[in-house]
Amino acid sequence: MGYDFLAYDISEALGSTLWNIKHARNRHEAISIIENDSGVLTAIGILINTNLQQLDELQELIAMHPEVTWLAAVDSSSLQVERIRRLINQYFLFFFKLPMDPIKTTHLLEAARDMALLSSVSTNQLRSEDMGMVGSSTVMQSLCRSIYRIAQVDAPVLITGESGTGKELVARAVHENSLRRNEPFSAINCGALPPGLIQSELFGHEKGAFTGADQRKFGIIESTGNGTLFLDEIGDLPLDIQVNLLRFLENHHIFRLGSLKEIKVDVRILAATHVNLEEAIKRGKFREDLYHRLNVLQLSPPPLRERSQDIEEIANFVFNKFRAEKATKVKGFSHESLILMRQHSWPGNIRELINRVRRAMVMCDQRLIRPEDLGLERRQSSSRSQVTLEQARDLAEQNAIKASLARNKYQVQHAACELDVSRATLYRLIEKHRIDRPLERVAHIARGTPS
Ligand SMILES: Nc1ncnc2c1ncn2[C@@H]1O[C@H](COP(=O)(O)OP(=O)(O)OP(=O)(O)O)[C@@H](O)[C@H]1O
Repeated sequence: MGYDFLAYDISEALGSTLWNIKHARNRHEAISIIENDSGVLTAIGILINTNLQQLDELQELIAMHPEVTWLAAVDSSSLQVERIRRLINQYFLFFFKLPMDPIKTTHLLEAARDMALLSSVSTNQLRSEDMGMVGSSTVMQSLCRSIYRIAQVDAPVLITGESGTGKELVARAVHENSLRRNEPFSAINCGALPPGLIQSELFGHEKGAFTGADQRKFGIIESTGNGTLFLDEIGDLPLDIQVNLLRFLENHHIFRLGSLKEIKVDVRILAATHVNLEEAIKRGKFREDLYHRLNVLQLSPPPLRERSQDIEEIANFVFNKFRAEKATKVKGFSHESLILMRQHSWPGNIRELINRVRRAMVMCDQRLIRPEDLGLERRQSSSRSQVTLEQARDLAEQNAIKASLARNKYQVQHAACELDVSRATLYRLIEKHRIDRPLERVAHIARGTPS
């Protein structure tokens, strides 16, 4: 699934791999391979002693085939050439310096192939409910598109986000939309396991491997078989287990504790964390090589406060779900509750919303749920000190945008100019603050077309 262009044999560098490597000695051969072999997703352009004409030809070839993900291989002297540096910046996903390091090259090639697969997947018809998730905000739609694309490939995924934002739900959605959907989905919380047991829980053990191991045990990696394994709170994994996990991700086999027998396993790993792994690397708590191996693809469910448009939809979803489980005379939320829910900062995200709605349905003795049933207090006008600086900034931002839009007759471009922000930023802020617009504008913005 790759070929090199101009004078360098990459098969030697890659050794015995599963890559189907084709060589093109010139532009003509390169075009013929790309156009006649529909499997070409990744190509390596070799840039050594490349003359201007060859660079022009390469640039033209790349421009003609945007479906191919391009990598560059360069020697140090070529990297000094301004034109080559510009070409790499503009057209190549990344580059490696010659001579190629086989392990690094294989990782980069895998990542490039996955990127090419992702961009070839059509996601036009996707809806969040197809993913088992509620929320129709722009950020949720974009998250669902990413989930769908990422589900089509096999690389590890790192899911980051605050607690309660739905990281496990995202992992399940990746599994359910993948070819592995009929295989097991397993989840394990690395932070909840006693350190002495993690090795055996993940990799299994043989009878007699340690005191108390009176029979063989399959670890969760092995028992997940060809399915998907979700490693929650990966940042809590002890360093020695991180080494074993990295080894598994590199060569797809494991050893049960107390055995030297290699067991081949084809499980896809999804990992989640709410801690900053880059910080953990700096503190020596997380291995950098494992981080790069896991971080090939990323998904980040946003905090609820950044998609306040979804709050009412999720609250109603939760309300209807509980109502179906238990009869209640409560009919829904009061207008004031909805307003306060939108203003609340939701530090516990969707989990907090679910708990507050559940509690309110038990506590409420009226037809409609009031703010006090949800444990959300009305803000007294006298208690100004209760408004946080962030809320005050938000309000000022919202008022400035509303005023500018009104002054500019909802011409987003003009308002953006007046407010000295880009149009994309203004669209994001309009979305964030749920600023009402005339109906035709709403449709316009939802399509993301310029005003
Ligand atoms: N978009 C959504 N629509 C409906 N329910 C959701 C959505 N996202 C999350 N939830 C629900 O919110 C709760 C918390 O989600 P989840 O456990 O996936 O969060 P998390 O980010 O993994 O949390 P933690 O970091 O604490 O493990 C679950 O009950 C989940 O079903």
